[in-house]
Amino acid sequence: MGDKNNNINFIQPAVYRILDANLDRAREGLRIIEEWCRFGLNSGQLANECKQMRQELAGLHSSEIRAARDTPGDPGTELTHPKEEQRSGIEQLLQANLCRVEEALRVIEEYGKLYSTQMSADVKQMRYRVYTLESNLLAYRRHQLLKRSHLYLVTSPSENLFNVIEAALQGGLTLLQYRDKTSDDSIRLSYAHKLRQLCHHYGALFIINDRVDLAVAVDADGVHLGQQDIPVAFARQILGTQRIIGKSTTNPDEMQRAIQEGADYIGVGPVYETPTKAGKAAAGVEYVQYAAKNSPIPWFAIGGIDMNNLNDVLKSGAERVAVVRAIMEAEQPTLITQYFHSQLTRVQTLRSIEPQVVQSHV
Ligand SMILES: Cc1ncc(COP(=O)(O)OP(=O)(O)O)c(N)n1
Ligand SMILES: Cc1ncsc1CCOP(=O)(O)O
Ligand SMILES: [Mg+2]
Repeated sequence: MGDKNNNINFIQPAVYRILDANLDRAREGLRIIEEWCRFGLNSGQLANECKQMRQELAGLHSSEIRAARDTPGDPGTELTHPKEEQRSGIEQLLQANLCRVEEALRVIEEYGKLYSTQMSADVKQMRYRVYTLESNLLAYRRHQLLKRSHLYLVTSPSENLFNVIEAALQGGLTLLQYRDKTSDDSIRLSYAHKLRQLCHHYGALFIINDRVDLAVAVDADGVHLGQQDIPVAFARQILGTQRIIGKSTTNPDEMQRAIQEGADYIGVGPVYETPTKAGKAAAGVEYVQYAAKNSPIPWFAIGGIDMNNLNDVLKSGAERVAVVRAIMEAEQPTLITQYFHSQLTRVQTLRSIEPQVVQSHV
């Protein structure tokens, strides 16, 4: 029973109805999120956290609160917003349900003060747990998507920047790095902002080259750092564990250091000399072979890779590649992206069947 004396005839039934509706709303929203954690992300830990909160809410949903339910007399059952009917993707669906849960908990917290101060305090704590769940969910999704990404497009300045990138995204690209060494920051900021939106619309990750500040400013999924950029540990302090940090490496020592520093992935190259990074010596396919044997984290062969030499890079043990010109300068970026994907999928399939004969069969 509630511990507050209110106008029993009028206020109490209304408060009970509000608590009833919002307890249901929060539990339903959590259930929707839980299903994705369980079946979409295969994360028992995240699914359990949702389940735990649902059960705690069920414990608060007392019979006197339930008894106040009056669905036929609720004018709100007919009210929907057109946006509730559309979800452009899983991202939006999860976001909408997280908001729904957070709002419902806030309502319970406030109206709960008129019913039970303990209930209100418990639900307040739960609201913070949902915020944590939200960031863990996002981080988990980012890292899963990184692991699933085998083609990485690094941009170069282009009059057709957005069209080319959209075409690549339509070809199935899931990882993009915005690399622009010459523009003013105002341009970089505005392009980065648009590119993040475009990538997220297609469910792809968006990484920024060199600049941790820009990554924070546009809420990018991460940053790519070179040997001359700030150390991974500093970037981590700013970006936290939720965001992805990549590091360029050209030799085994740099690779080991990047791994120790806590990079989420590494660039391995330049495999071949390339005008995109003029003057930088090639590390060669030997370094790709070394990475194939020694890198415990995702790594992308980069530098001079195109459709003609892709097979050699794959034969050297690569399963992930990063390219600039091969797609940025392609006449048909969608087709080239699809071609890269088909080859990368082919080697993954072969290696999953017979890992030990990897290099001779590609
Ligand atoms: C995936 C990937 N690998 C390597 C690089 C090169 O980074 P860096 O050495 O910092 O050189 P710039 O790209 O900044 O010129 C990269 N960008 N991406
Ligand atoms: C950014 C970078 N880092 C190492 S090689 C490289 C450029 C790769 O460009 P391309 O794919 O056009 O050779
Ligand atoms: Mg750099």
